[in-house]
Amino acid sequence: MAERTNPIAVGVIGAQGKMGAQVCKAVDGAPDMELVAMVDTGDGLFSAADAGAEVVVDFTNPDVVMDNVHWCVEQGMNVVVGTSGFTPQRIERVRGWLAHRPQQGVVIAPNFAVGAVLMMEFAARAARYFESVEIVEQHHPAKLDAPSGTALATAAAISAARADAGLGDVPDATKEELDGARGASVEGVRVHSVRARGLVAHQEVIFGALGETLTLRHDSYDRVSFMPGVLLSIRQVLARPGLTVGLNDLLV
Ligand SMILES: NC(=O)C1=CN([C@@H]2O[C@H](COP(=O)(O)OP(=O)(O)OC[C@H]3O[C@@H](n4cnc5c(N)ncnc54)[C@H](OP(=O)(O)O)[C@@H]3O)[C@@H](O)[C@H]2O)C=CC1
Ligand SMILES: O=C(O)C1=N[C@H](C(=O)O)C[C@H](O)C1
Repeated sequence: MAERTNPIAVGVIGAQGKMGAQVCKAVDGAPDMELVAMVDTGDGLFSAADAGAEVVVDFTNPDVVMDNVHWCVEQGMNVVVGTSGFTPQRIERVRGWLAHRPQQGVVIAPNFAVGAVLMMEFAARAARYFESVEIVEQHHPAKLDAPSGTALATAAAISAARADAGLGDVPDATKEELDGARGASVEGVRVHSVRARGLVAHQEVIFGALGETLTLRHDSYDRVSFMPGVLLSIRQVLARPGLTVGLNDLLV
C-alpha cells in the first residue's frame, strides 16, 4: 500500500472532558494528524462527518457511547473508543454493525496505557499458577462506573485462564459480611473499587498460593499516559477493518 502524505483527519467526541481535552492536544501535536472536529454535549455529531473526519475518538460516558459509535459507523467513519461500559453483549452489537462494512474499523480499548495493557497480559499469564486472586482498582472520585472497565477486562481474562487451567473457585470461607465488604464478584474474581481525591487510575492484581503472593500493580499518575495508545490506535484503525478489542494486537 502506498504511504499516505496527507494527515489523518480526526474528530473527538467528549472533547471538553478530562480525556477528550488531552486527546485533542495530543492529536494537535501529532505531525501526521489533523484535528478537524471537537464535539461535546449539545454539539451535533454531524459536525465530525461534515468536517471529513476519517477517524473519530470517543471518550464520553457509558450511557451515550453506543449511540455515538453506531452513528459514526453508519456515516462510514472509523472509530477509536476509550469510553468504559463495554460488556460482551455491547461488543457483539458493534461487531454486528461492522459485519457488512469491510472497509471500516473500530478499536475499543478498556485501557490505552501501555503499562496497563502489559499488566493485564501478565495477570492472564500468572492466573493459572495461583489458587487465589483479587483485584483492587483505584480511581478519581469523578468516575461514574465501578468497577472500572480495566478491572472488568482483567477479571474476565483471569477467569478464562483459570477455567482453561481447570482451577475451581477461589477459596473464601467468609460466612458473614457487611454488604460489599468482599467487593463485587466478576466472573468469580473479587474486585474492590476505591474512589479518592488525588488518584487518577491505578490497579493491583493480588495472586496467592501456598506460602507466597504475587502483586502486579499499574499506576497512571497523569492522563498523558493514555496518549501513545490513543495515537497508535488512530493510526492503526485505518489499516484494521472490523473490530479490534484491546491493544494487545496493536503493540509490537
Ligand atoms: N480506555 C482508557 O484508556 C480510558 C478510558 N476512560 C473512560 O473514558 C470515559 C471518559 O472519561 P473522562 O474524560 O474522565 O470523563 P469526563 O466526564 O471528564 O468527560 C466526558 C465528556 O463527554 C461529554 N459528553 C457526554 N455525553 C456526550 C455526548 N452525547 N456527546 C458528546 N459529548 C458528550 C461530557 O460532557 P458533560 O460533562 O456535559 O456530560 C464530558 O465533557 C469514561 O468512560 C472513562 O472510564 C478514561 C481514561 C482512560
Ligand atoms: O475513568 C477513568 O479515569 C478510567 N477509565 C478506564 C476504566 O474504566 O478502566 C481506564 C482507566 O482506568 C481510567
